[in-house]
Amino acid sequence: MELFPAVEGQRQKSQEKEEGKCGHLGDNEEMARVSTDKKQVKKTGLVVVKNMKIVDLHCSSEELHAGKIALIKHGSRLKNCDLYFSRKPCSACLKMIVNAGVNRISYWPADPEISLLSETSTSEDAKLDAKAVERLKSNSRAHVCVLLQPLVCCMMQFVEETSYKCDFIQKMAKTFPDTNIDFYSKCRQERIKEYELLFFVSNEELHKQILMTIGLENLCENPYFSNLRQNMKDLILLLATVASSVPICKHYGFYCDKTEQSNEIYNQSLPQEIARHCMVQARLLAYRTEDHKIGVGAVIWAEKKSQNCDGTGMMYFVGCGYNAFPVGSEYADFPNMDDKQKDREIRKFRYIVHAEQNALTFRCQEIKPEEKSMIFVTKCPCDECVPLIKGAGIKQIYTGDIDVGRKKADISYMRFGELEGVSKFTWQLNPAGTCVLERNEPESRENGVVRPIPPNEEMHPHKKLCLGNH
Ligand SMILES: Nc1ccn([C@@H]2O[C@H](COP(=O)(O)OP(=O)(O)OP(=O)(O)O)[C@@H](O)[C@H]2O)c(=O)n1
Repeated sequence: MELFPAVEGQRQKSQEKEEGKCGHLGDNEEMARVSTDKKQVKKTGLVVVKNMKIVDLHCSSEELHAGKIALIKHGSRLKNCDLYFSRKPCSACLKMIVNAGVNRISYWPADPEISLLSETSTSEDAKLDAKAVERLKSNSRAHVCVLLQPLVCCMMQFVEETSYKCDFIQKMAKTFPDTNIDFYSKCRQERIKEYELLFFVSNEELHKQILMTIGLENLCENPYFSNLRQNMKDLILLLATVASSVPICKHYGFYCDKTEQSNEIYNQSLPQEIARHCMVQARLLAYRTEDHKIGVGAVIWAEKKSQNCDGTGMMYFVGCGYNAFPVGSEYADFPNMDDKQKDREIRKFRYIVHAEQNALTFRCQEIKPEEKSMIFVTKCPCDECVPLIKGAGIKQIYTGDIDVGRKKADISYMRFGELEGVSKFTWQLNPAGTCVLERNEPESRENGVVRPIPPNEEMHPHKKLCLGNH
């Protein structure tokens, strides 16, 4: 998966394509993409995992591939790590990460980092690189593989239901009770198109050729080939579905409430697209929950004062977590009932560790007081977590506010509203109005670096919304 939306150009291209071709690019379209893509750096995302814990998220920059960035950042600490790439890494990356002693390298079986979907003049080099990768692979201790399994039964249905019912969609439905715009479905169609363009090779022959060249000839025969493509499509659909739970809508986003503070705080806020992207990461994590009823995910990022070598711009990953019982506990070790259960002893709340608490506990970077650190959490922080977030020195919270003010016996959401000293950006209608939002999305930016333009009085804060235009 691309980790940051530096793919804006590609998305625009996908949006420009005609409606009604959802999910399936024709051959001409694919060839057009191939030729327009020829000069672009292939964006690649990378997840670094150690002892089953995510320790970093990287993506390629203009100058460096994701694998090289990981090497620069972690050096020999990559030893025994598992690496998950959104494209098969090139030989230059592979030789270094193999040399660092990584344990396993998994990759997405479409176009590799040195693109094979390019013109003949460069494809000779791409083929040579693919051969070198195979040679490195066969001579290395690391296990290099495609990790792509069929989704478990009913997973898609579950993800669809929970995405559709999630707080962000519910909040929009409450805001616009009289409209029959289905934000979720509209956004989902757009995300499917976008992700198929990014992650899929729609032309079967081209895909087969790529698989042959990158050493996956075993997967070129049916039924393996059709199974592989189906698994890829299912996963793309799943990702698009989760992403649609935080829809891209011009008039909706993560904003601070108090208008008197908004100029100052607004200047500090992330561009909406980046905030949404981080929230989708948190939404994905929520599916790992051990709570039978509700999954919550949290991701912490921070911003350095200067540019990173990473494609994430100034932002770097600090930690992530989801709600679960204490590490090492077995199924049914702890009670898991909710507050509807009369007997308080068998309620889950005293045992389950919250998403924010796990993100803070298992973070892999310190939270530095001089840097802007931010937490993205899919459910409003409860009274137990609010002081922890503040105490840890986190400067910004991005979340939903559907639970704010809820008071239950064993979990309450009263303190978030009163929290001071931490900027709160909740999922809501842009309080400043349409014009501001249009300016809030800069035309070009490099991952989190360019600031949105702050609102000012000259704009028309009460301009009527144009709901169809999102
Ligand atoms: N910021 C938060 C808020 C809650 N949780 C987790 O969310 C679950 C509790 O959710 P809540 O909706 O408050 O309680 P339920 O009883 O599950 O649901 P409800 O009362 O809404 O029916 C717990 O696992 C808790 O750890 C969390 O991880 N982080």
